[in-house]
Amino acid sequence: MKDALAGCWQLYTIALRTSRARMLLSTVLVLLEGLAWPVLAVGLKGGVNAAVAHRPGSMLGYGIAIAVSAIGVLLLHHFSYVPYVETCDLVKVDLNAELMALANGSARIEHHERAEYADKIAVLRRELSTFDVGMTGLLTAVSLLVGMVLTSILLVRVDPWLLLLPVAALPPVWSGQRAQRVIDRSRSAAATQLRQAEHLYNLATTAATAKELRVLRLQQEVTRRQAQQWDGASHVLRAGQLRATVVSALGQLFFAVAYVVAVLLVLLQAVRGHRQVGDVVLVVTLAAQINAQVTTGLDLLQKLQRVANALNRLRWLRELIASQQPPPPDSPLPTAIRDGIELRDVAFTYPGTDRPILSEVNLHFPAGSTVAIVGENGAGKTTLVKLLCRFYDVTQGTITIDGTDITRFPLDDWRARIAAGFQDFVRFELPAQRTVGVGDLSHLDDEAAVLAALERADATLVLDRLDDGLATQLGRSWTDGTELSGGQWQRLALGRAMMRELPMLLVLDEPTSALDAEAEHQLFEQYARNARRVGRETGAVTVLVSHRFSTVSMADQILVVADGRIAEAGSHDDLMRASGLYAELYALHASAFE
Ligand SMILES: Nc1ncnc2c1ncn2[C@@H]1O[C@H](COP(=O)(O)OP(=O)(O)OP(=O)(O)O)[C@@H](O)[C@H]1O
Repeated sequence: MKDALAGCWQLYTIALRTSRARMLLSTVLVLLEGLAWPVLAVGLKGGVNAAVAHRPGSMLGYGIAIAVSAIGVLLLHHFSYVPYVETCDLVKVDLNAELMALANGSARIEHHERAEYADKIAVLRRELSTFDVGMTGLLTAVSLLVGMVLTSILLVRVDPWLLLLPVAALPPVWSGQRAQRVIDRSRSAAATQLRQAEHLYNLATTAATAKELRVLRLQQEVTRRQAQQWDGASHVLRAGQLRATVVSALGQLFFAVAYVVAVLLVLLQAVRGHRQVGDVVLVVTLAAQINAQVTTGLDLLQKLQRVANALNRLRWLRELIASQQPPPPDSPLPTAIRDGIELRDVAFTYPGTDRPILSEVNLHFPAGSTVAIVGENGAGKTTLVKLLCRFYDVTQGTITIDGTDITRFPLDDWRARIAAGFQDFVRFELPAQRTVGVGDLSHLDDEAAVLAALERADATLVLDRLDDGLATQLGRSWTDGTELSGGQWQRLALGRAMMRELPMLLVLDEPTSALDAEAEHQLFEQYARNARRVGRETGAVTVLVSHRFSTVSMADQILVVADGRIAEAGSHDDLMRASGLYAELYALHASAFE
């Protein structure tokens, strides 16, 4: 109840902030709506008594009151609806914008990689899309409250015992709340399965997955599993709904008994001549109204509880994002790296897990050098890159630039000096100019800058295939959009990574997996030249993650990561002479291509 009321108030203030005039107009109209029903009941009582006493003059006055209040009962709801529907839309836009801002509000990516967050976001996205239900509930609550107060006053005036009637409405309220908690628990319990069902549904209905699904003949399996997850989730939701219905029906049964007793009481008094006929009409009308009020109230509480839960989730998200804010920086980022980047006794465990992914990492990347990282799948290569980009901070040890801990630099400044190409790059379906240009927003529409970046990424060839050059809309889903091959998309993504001309850290995390070995080799030679040029100006360190040893061997320093540790580090020649793991892997790789 406290939650529902707090949520109610929070929602009202959000709505007022969003559109004060519309919200105030709606509030006035629903207050009048709340008055209309009790006034109608009083009018009916007066009218019936006047009719029984043959007082035509009074009857006319009561008739007018009955007509006006009946019109109010029927129409005010609709009139109040118009401004608050508009407000609902505005509030929804605002809350969705906040959700998007929060999802991107942290410079870290931890929240994107946590199941708890993913579940909460999935529920929130659904709930926010039905937020107008809560807004409707909010205004109905105002009208209901006014109606209930007036109804209680009128009942007390007939017989104080009748005040027990609204009191009898409390058990249904309590049971309604319990029912909502049951539903909410089942919603949380089904969230993971629903998300999986949604994921499988997307797999089965999007173009990107069509080829692989067909070749692997997975269509039926995906459909079967989607149905299985969906059934599982629906079963949990249905069971919750059933339990909730039983709980709330028990409460309503209690009220139904009280209603019958109240009507019988007044009827008995009227039969004995202690009450007028009008009193019976008044009580029957008001009792029916209480019944409607209780039913609406129950429904309302569930809606408001739902709003409160959604707002609680939003608050949880706000707090999570706030907790991820990096410590305030206290040192400006140098304009260039002079000595190098050093990792000292670095260890890292992903938040929410207890298995260390990296331990005892001690490395020095000299300014201007190129570093290649190799190792088996899951060895920890990408994790090392994530730490260098500060998507996460180390659990132990330090990463320093020229001796200063990177956590002391403003995170945004550090990110602005990183040029990165990732394996799971984004296919921005925009005109080609912008697909590349978003790599540096200040040069989004700068054609010369985009062409230079494509040149650095050895990606100008892609433009030859585009009918309108940089103006070509990319992506099949757009009218006249041109679809690219995986390698072409990847080359444009590399061009995007090259938009920043003077990075201090150039990260290439398997960004060339869609290119053939020779193309990757050429590309890396080009990078190495570019890196040396940039390195002379900014001391930039280039970090390359690759499984291709022909590419890796060109790096100044090669790191072999195994079981979360640096098993070997050195130049190609050093490592070959050492005849260790690298030499073994290199020989294996070479023989595979003979
Ligand atoms: N967000 C995460 N939360 C928990 N564990 C994670 C997370 N991301 C990665 N891991 C785990 O960390 C380990 C190292 O993953 P990482 O992506 O660094 O490997 P990798 O060497 O880059 O592998 P690959 O060559 O396959 O890309 C893996 O065991 C992986 O399961």
